[in-house]
This record gives sequence, structure tokens and C-alpha cells, in this order.
Amino acid sequence: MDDPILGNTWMKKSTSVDFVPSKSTNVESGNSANVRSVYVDVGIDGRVFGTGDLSRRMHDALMVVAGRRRGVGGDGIDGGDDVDDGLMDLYLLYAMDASAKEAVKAAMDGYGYVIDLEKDEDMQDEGSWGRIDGVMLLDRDDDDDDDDDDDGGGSSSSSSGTTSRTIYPSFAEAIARGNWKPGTGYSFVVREVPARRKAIDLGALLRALDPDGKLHAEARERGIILPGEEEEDGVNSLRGLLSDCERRVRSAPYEVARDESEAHRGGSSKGYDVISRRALLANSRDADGTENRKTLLHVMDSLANHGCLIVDLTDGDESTDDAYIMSEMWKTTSHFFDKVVDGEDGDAASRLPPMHIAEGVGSSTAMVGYASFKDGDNQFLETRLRRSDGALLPLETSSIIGEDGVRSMVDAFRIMSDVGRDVVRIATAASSVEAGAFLTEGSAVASSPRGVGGGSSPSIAGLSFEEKVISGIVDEGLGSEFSEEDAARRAKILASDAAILLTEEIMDDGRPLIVGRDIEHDEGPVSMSPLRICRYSNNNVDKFSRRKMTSEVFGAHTDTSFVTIIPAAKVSGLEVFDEDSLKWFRPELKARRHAKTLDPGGDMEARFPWHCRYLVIVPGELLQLTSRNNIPAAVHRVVATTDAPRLSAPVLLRCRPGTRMDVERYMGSPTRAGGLLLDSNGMRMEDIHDALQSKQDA
Ligand SMILES: O=C(O)CCC(=O)C(=O)O
Ligand SMILES: [Fe+2]
Repeated sequence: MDDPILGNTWMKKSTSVDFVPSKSTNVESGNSANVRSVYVDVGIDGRVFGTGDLSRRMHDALMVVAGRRRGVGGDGIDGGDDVDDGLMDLYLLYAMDASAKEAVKAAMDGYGYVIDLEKDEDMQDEGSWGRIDGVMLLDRDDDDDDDDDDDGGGSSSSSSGTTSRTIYPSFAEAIARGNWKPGTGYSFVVREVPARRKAIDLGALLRALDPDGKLHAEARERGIILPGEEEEDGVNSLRGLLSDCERRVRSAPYEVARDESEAHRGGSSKGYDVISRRALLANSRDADGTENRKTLLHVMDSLANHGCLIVDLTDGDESTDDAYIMSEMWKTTSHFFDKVVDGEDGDAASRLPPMHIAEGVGSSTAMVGYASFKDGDNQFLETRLRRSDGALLPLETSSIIGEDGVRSMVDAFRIMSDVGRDVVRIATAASSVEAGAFLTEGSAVASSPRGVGGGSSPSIAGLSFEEKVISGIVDEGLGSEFSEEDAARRAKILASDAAILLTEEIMDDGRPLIVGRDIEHDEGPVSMSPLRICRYSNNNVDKFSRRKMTSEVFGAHTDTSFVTIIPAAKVSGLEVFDEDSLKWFRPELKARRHAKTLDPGGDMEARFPWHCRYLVIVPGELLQLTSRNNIPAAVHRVVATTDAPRLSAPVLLRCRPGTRMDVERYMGSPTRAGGLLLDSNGMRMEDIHDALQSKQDA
């Protein structure tokens, strides 16, 4: 649910229009202050919402009515041949628009909103309920339900052979130029749909009235189930995970700090501190092979309580190589946008393929290409790596930034995904240890602490821990006395090694999987994890006061990634919702202050700008899964002032298509796994990814 782009399902508040008081609101008296309307932008994935089917039925119904009117009677559908073309086009437009509106209603319902058309409810003309901002037709067979769950041989069915898709600016164009016919599905984006929140959420209200849960406990004792209670029981399925994320996204406040000085920049908790890159390395584990306790606590505190971990690539100014590479990437990014947006190079943008579904990625929601949104305020270039040779896609990018520019982006991708991988290892291992997952049964990880890398270590899956001890597999070097402490230590090492396997096998770093693995894999030629370069500007001026405003330019959301690695930007604007202080936290401000204390004289600044040293690691939905719900996917957003555009270059570290979640292999004993992990066990990773895209999809 992270891509605000065509082909996914999403909803966010429009930034092109401000909050508007609903016409029925009496602002003066303060009455019904919560009946404020808002404009929202909505993206609809045509597959999820079955726009093909819907439009076919809508059109059939229309033709019946049209037939009756002309006295053809009965089904009337075949009586269409004497209807003139102009009228036919109108029926097509009507069918497309009305189906789109139904899909939007259904999607908004999932987010707790309804369309707020007031008296215009039955106006159906295109444009009256929102501004269409891109229509993409789907292949006919894409529209059918694909049956994913069985035959290992049918693996090619998931890559539908789709090539780049044309994006039409309106339904009328999709009909005229795209030759759209009812029954063909379509994805689209619609902006400025007037909306209001659905009637009050009783569960949320009760929680607010009963902050310490006393009333709830009393009610439970008497056997009364209160609204919202089901969710309190925790997240026990992928669907539950998705609705947990959606609920947290919805409940994050919309207010935006007016300027930097009002933004939350962290507090005294350890979890706000910057950690050095070195501390995260697998070989920085303690001498006995367990994760360093201090590092582990720091990482968990940051991710679980504050929504992000800030990493210093220079280890406190000891090694500057990676920060230097990041600075080259930043130069490239800025150069790129100078050319495509600021027109230094007249037709640069037209040399890039528009955002389209990437071929060879394995998930139907993966995009690649260039897009400009919001009347040119926001631009995104979604890039991916080709596994075979590490080339950056779209290949046309090099015609704009040159070979050196491309290299700097690929190098930065490697640095960022390596850091992300280490964070996921630590967080997943810590959660497995806490669950006792390696105390009772082993995983497929061999007993050797370095039982990874070549896949040659003997598998000890299926034996209980006691059996392994008895059979002598795991007591090497431990002497004959095998204490509880030894067992606990061994469990930690196994958890860590299994987590390394996880990051190597089911996380997609853009490389081919190391050969010789004994697992099924079919990852396709292009990485699932993108490097997305973004430019956010903001021309939002308050309608009444005419003051320039800081506002959301990328609304609150969670990412379908293990982690998203966001290099600290020069212009602050990334905000993560801090579950501890219940405020939006701006990590870039924290990083900037860290840089000042580390380098008061600004000596480093001569080599590269301060921000090139820092990465912000934001946990995503897949880490919420592998951490057994210990780390919630962080709700985050981007805000921008009107002063200067903010450039950004996140990597979304996602799963490797064609591999499967194997709880025992990556997370130890299934008996300790819990409902959430078990729900995903055995699933293909791309199906897990897709299941997290929207409620209707799960
Ligand atoms: O641009 C940023 O800083 C964050 C973007 C983001 O959240 C995303 O691309 O999912
Ligand atoms: Fe994101």
C-alpha cells in the first residue's frame, strides 16, 4: 500500500486542494466540528476491484434500458447496431465512469471514508465526482482470477507477459484512443474526490474514553464484547496485519507542523540515537556468535517504539567511503531533476518510459518508469536492477545521467540494501529469540555458526533440540555439561543464522540467488526492490490568508517492504509516526543535529554535504511479519514547505519472488510461530506481497 502510483490501490488526502469545511458545518458555533469534508486522491487497481466485470455488467444493463426505450424489448443488447456511434460512445463513457465511481466508493469504504457529493449524488458525468488523472487498460486475461496456489510447474503464469502500458488522461481518451470495451479492466487514479469520514468509529471512541482499559476488562469479565475488541487481541493473520496497518495509518494525525522549529526531533530515549554502520554488521556480533546485546536493544527500541533507526555510514567519521558514494548518488539525483523538470535538456523527460508495470518482476504491482504528478509538483523515477548484469532499469535513464550517474545509483542501492539487510537480520533474530523459537526445535540451519553462504552444511531440520544434543550434533565444543545457558546461547546463534538465511533467500537485493541453495526459487530477471528517486515541491498557498503552507505531499502510509532505506535528505520532510510519543518525528532534523556535534567545524562538509552520511531505516509490513508483530510497520509521510523542493532516494527492500516463506527454516519452531507467521507459511513471497496491497485483495 505504498505506491501512490497508477496500478495500485491507495487513498490519500489531496494536497492540491485544502481542507474545506462541509457546507453543513456551522464553523462559528463550533457545532459538528468533526463533519469536515476533505478532498482525497484515490488509486484503483482494476484487478482488485474487478473494473472489467463491473463495467461489462453496467454496460449490459444500459443497453437493456436503451433497447427498451427504442422498443427493441427484452435483452435489447443485440439491438445496438442501429444506435448511432455518438450515442454508443456516450454509453461506453457512462459505463466506465459509473463503474469507476463504484470502485472508488468501495475502496474509500475500506479506508473509513464515503464520497461526499451532497445533493450532486446522482450526477454521473465524468469529472463531476473527481478529476481523472490517468487510466491504464489491463490485459483481458489479467482480469481473470488467477489461481496461484498449486502446480509448481506453472510458475510462468505469474509473469503475465505484460509490456509497457499507455496511460490515458481521461476515460474519453481511453475509449477513443485505447479502444476500450466493457469487460476490459482498467486501473486509474482520480483526484479531488470530496469525502468525509464514515460515522464515528465506536471502538476508537471507547478506547479514548477508557485509556487504561479498566472498562474493557470489566466488560470482558461480564462476557460483553465491545466494538474494536477483536483487534485488541493482536495480529493473527496477514489480513489482520493489513488492517492493523490501515487502522494505524487512519488514526495518525493529519496536522502538519508549520515549520521545522515545531517538528518533533526526538528525545532522550536511546532509540532516537544514531547508530554506527559498523555495529550492524554480521561480523560485529559478539565473539560467541550471538548478536551484540547493546546493538540489539538499540535497534529494537528505535524500530519498535520510534518508527525508524538512523544509521551513520561514517562510524563517527572513521570511514567515509560509503558517504562519499552516497554524495555521488545525490549529485546524480539533483542533476537528473535539473534536466527532466527544470528543462535544462528540453526533451529529457520524453526520453524516459512513463511509469508502467515492470516486466519480469513477478508481482503485478511492481512499476518502473518516470511519472510527474500534481500538476508537475511531484516527480518519481522508479528504477530497478537487472539481475544478470546489475544494469539499472529503465535503461533510458543513462541517456540523461550518463554511465557514471547510473553507476552512482547502483552503488548507492548496494550500500542501502546492505544496511537494510543487517537491520532485518537483527530484528528478526531478536524476535525469534524472544519467542523461544530455537530452543525446542532446530531450523534447517546447520549447527555451525557460519552455516550459511554455501548451502553445504548438513541440515538438521526435523530433530528436536534434545535429540540433537543427544545425537551429539550440537554439543561440539561445549563439553559434556550442556547447561541452560549454553542452550540459550545456541538458540540465539541459530536464530541469527536463520535470519541471515532469510535475508539472503527471501529478501530481494537485486542479485541472483546464490546457486546451490536447496530451496525453490524463480525470481525473474528484474529486482522486486526499487530505488525510487523523488522530487517533492509544494505550491500550496492558503486560500484565505494567502500564506504559503507546509503540507503533506505524500500522505501517511506503510510500505510493503522488509525495511525502506531512506537516505537523509538535505531538505527535511520525511516524518515517521512515533508510536511512543504519538507525534510525527522528523529523523532528518535529528541527523542534522548529530552531524553538527560530530563535525562542528564543517570540515567534512568540504568533502560531501552532511546528510550524505545518514540513512533512515523505516520498518515495513514484511518486517512486522517476520518480527512476529514486535515491530509495527511504521506509518510515515512526506511534508514539504514551499521554499525548496525536497529530493529523496529511498530503496524499498522487498521480497524475492518465486521463493516461499518457510517458517521452520527462517524462524524456527512452528509451534512457537503464532497465527500471523503460520498464516503466511508456505506462501510464495510475491503472493504475500500482493496480499498486503489492499483489504479487498486479502
Ligand atoms: O521520499 C521519501 O522520503 C519517502 C518516500 C516513501 O515513503 C515511499 O516512497 O514509500
Ligand atoms: Fe514509504
